[in-house]
Amino acid sequence: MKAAVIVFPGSNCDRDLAVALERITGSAPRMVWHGDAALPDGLDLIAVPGGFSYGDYLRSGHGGAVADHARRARRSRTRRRGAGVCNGFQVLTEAGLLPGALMRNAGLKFVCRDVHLTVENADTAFTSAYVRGQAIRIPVAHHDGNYFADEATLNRLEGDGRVVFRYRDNPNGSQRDIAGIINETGNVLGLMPHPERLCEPAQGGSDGRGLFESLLKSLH
Ligand SMILES: NC(=O)CC[C@H](N)C(=O)O
Repeated sequence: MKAAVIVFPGSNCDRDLAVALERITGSAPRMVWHGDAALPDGLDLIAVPGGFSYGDYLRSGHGGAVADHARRARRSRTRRRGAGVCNGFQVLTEAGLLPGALMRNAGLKFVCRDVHLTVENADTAFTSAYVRGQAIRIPVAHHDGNYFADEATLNRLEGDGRVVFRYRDNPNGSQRDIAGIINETGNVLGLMPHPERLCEPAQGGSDGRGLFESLLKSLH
């Protein structure tokens, strides 16, 4: 798999994402500084890591969303896949690649702990290694993870099977317990929890592996 991880000033999960991608898919991703002239050709995946792009000033993810590569990815009409984790999800919503917004956590506190999720749709490029209804444990670490969208958007997401992961123990007040969604064409995923942080026993669990295994499967 040919993947690129886009790095912004303030990204702090870029290396974790790269290590997970390399160990699970067998190929090291290209680390692409957001301002570099061009994205490599023939990418299968553009991954947007967690962190505090541009210090989370203005709104979380906004700085990353207006940076060069997000704009270029938005214009691109290729079938390549995009995945944003945590701040990456915030960047994708701010860039208009995914609907809704990530607001301040309902408890107004940074939440850093493992949460339990249900895999709501296992028929996507990002989840086929899981089973529908499967319970998985994945860590969260954010202060702006409270997913918000208007009722019509939420109903559309639910109706189209685009709510891919749902919290069993909602840590942030997200509407309808939404933890992860895909876009209309199913090639862009955003999720708040960090699957790259729980991919092997040394990290305390491996429930995050399925996401990377699914991506690899989706390319064959
Ligand atoms: N771990 C992260 O990506 C943090 C996300 C984001 N900057 C927040 O705190 O909401």
